[in-house]
Amino acid sequence: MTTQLQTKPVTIITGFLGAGKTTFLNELLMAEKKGKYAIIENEFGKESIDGELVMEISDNIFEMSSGCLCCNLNEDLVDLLIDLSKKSGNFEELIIETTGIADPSSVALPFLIDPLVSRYYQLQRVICLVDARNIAHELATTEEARKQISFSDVLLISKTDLVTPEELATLQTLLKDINPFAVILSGTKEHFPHQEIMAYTRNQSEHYNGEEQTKEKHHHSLSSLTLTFDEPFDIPKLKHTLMVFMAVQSADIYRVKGIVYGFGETEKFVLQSVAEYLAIAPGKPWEDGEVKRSKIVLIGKNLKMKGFEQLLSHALYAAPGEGSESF
Ligand SMILES: Nc1nc2c(ncn2[C@@H]2O[C@H](COP(=O)(O)OP(=O)(O)OP(=O)(O)O)[C@@H](O)[C@H]2O)c(=O)[nH]1
Repeated sequence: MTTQLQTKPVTIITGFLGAGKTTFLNELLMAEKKGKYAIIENEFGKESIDGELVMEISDNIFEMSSGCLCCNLNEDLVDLLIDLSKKSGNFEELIIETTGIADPSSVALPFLIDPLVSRYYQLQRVICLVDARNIAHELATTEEARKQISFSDVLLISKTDLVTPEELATLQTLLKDINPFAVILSGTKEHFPHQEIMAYTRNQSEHYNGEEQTKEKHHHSLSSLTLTFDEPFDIPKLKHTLMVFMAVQSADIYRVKGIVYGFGETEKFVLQSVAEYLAIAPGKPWEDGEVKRSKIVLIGKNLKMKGFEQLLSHALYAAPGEGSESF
């Protein structure tokens, strides 16, 4: 008899320097039963006393210093994940807290492309802590904060005690424009909505905050394009089109996410990009009477709406004999 290997759910916590990542994590650990989570913390700039890259600071809590998980420590992260999988009976879920300047897509990548890692783990959610008081300045002056917001599934606005309700509402609109697929929640260190956050799973979610129309939004050099299509896509063709595109232009794309209506399919397809990697997987079935429509959001630099509309239109389903092009 073969035993089915259970993958461990993984949560990545990101957010700019000082946004409240550790505070959120500590609150979560206090609210949950001891031993539920294994934790990997990446502290940038903190020297490890004995030069070790990975230190187990207490049971199942690991600290990786002397670098950043999204760059030079990425291979060490994979080694640690494999080591941890051997102790998989000791914990139920894994949480990774990144540094404040990390690109979370690089931290997420091993979970999606490394066959050994994805055998043991499944990336469930990426949470971004957003500092209510400082984020406007960080967005204006850094690239990292935007990448973190663009890539995350849940945006948790922290430090709401330090802003007015009007400032909070303005920030919520700004975040919705940057990443319309993210769930936006808010709280303070005393009241973070832990349960709601930890119940969210990125591959099942169809949450969409933006407008229904094809739209283009700009925030400095970053733009977010929302494209909607009523006609069904040819799923293999869409995958191919986007994969070729990502291979060429992934440096300017922070995130692609979509709910796709595929020709002849009874399920919605969920589209996710991570760095230059792209996944399209079936999600929940279309409900009876639900309007079948695709929504694809692209977030990145120098994106041109017209170009994307044309590019994606080529992947719409065409009946045999229809829409064939001659070169
Ligand atoms: N007023 C207020 N302060 C908060 C809140 N959440 C966190 N803080 C404070 O913000 C500071 C930074 O919090 P951390 O949890 O260390 O932030 P971090 O994102 O882990 O920081 P780095 O790891 O350095 O990037 C600490 O002094 C916290 O007490 C909040 O909701 N309200």
